[in-house]
Parts: sequence; C-alpha cells; structure tokens
Amino acid sequence: MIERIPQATAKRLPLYYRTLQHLHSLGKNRISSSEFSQSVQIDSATIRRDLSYLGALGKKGYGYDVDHLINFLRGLLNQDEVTEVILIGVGNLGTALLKYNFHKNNNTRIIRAYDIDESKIGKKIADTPIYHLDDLAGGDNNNIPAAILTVPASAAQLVADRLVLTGISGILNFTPVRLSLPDNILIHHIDLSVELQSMVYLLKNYPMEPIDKGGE
Ligand SMILES: NC(=O)c1ccc[n+]([C@@H]2O[C@H](COP(=O)([O-])OP(=O)(O)OC[C@H]3O[C@@H](n4cnc5c(N)ncnc54)[C@H](O)[C@@H]3O)[C@@H](O)[C@H]2O)c1
Repeated sequence: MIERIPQATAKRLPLYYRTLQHLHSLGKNRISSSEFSQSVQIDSATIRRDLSYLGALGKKGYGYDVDHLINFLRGLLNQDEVTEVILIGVGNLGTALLKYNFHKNNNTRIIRAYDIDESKIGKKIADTPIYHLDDLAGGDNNNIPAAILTVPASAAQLVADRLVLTGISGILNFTPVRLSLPDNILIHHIDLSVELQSMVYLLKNYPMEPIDKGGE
C-alpha cells in the first residue's frame, strides 16, 4: 500500500501510463531508463525518483518491464474504474472538451454538462446531456468527485461556490480566475497561454535538454 506520494509525482503518473501503453502497442516488453526518459520527455533521474516512491520497479542494467509497470500503474490510477465528472459552461471550450472522447484514452467520463443559456438546455453534445445550472444541486451530483469549469471569468467564482455546495472535491479550472475556495477542494488550474509561453521559453533556452513537464 502506498501511503502518500508528492503531488508533482502523482501528476506525472498518468503520463507514464499513457507512454507505456504506447510503447506496449509498438511491441516493447522492456525499456531502458534512458529510452523511457526520451519517450516521456522527462529526465531519467526524475522518473527514477517518482517510481521509487512506488517501490523498486526498475532493475539496474535491465530497465523497466513494460507489462509489469503498466499493470502496476493501472491499479494505482484506478484505470479499471470509470470516474464520472461534470462540466459547467458549454461554450467554445466546453463543447470541444465534450466532443473529445476522454473515455477512449483514460478512465474519466463527462456524464453531464450545465449551462444557463436556454438554447443549449435539453440538448446533447457527444451524448452528454446539457442541464440548467439550477439543476446542479439536485442530488444527482452527490457522488461526483470533480467538475470541469469552462464558464466566462465573470461567472467562475459564483459557479465554483455552487459546485462546492454539491460536495465536489476537485475542480479543473480553465478560467483565468484564481478561485477562492475551502482548503479541502483541489483546484487544478489549466492555462494554455502559460503552457505555450513556458514551452517557447524552454525551446529558446534549453533546445537540447529533455523537458521536465511535471515541475516540482
Ligand atoms: N485555460 C485555457 O487555456 C483557456 C482557453 C480558452 C478559454 N479559456 C477560458 O474558458 C472559459 C470559456 O471560454 P469559451 O471561449 O468557451 O467561452 P464561451 O463564451 O464560448 O462559453 C462560455 C459558456 O458558459 C456559459 N455560462 C455563462 N455563465 C454561466 C453560468 N453562470 N453558469 C453556467 N454556464 C454559464 C455560457 O452560456 C457559454 O455557453 C473562459 O473563462 C475563458 O477565459 C481558457
């Protein structure tokens, strides 16, 4: 049983899992730590440290057993279980996320979406029904662990407060607003322009270095 791993490590594990699945589909049964590092674009010291939190999974001079690592990470990431999440704000970004079939590549599924625009309520996008925001607290969402927030900045805090009342534990926040919420709510803030800027900076300054995407 793994007690607690650093958040930065936890963030990288799905990336490791996806990369290993890709390597497996190419027929790789075993990979050296430098090969893995190249595929995942994270330096091998970080990978070694991450995996060491999970137990001794690689062998010196042997590298990693791809199947073993996939099975291990699958259990750890609950890949056999589907986690249902909801999305708030079915505009440009929300629609794109609904159309993107998360379930194909990982274990998360957007099961309901919410908006306030009457012309969208009652419709479906990629089989996901759209409800009015007022239905958020109806009880359907009592067991939903996380929500994706894609509303305009002006509505972000108010909607996030309402999400907290439904008992949600995590918010994937695409809005530019720094949400102010109780400490027990996990907020992941995603900003594509920051990611792009940071990539351009790294490309300019470290053209030949592997990039540590996870950060510390
Ligand atoms: N993080 C990123 O990289 C990134 C990229 C693009 C957009 N964004 C942000 O994502 C958000 C959405 O952008 P967009 O281009 O899809 O906007 P949009 O205007 O196309 O869509 C917003 C949607 O939210 C709905 N809405 C408004 N108020 C609401 C409320 N109180 N409750 C529920 N729904 C509500 C609107 O009816 C609309 O359908 C914005 O905050 C934008 O800044 C982030």
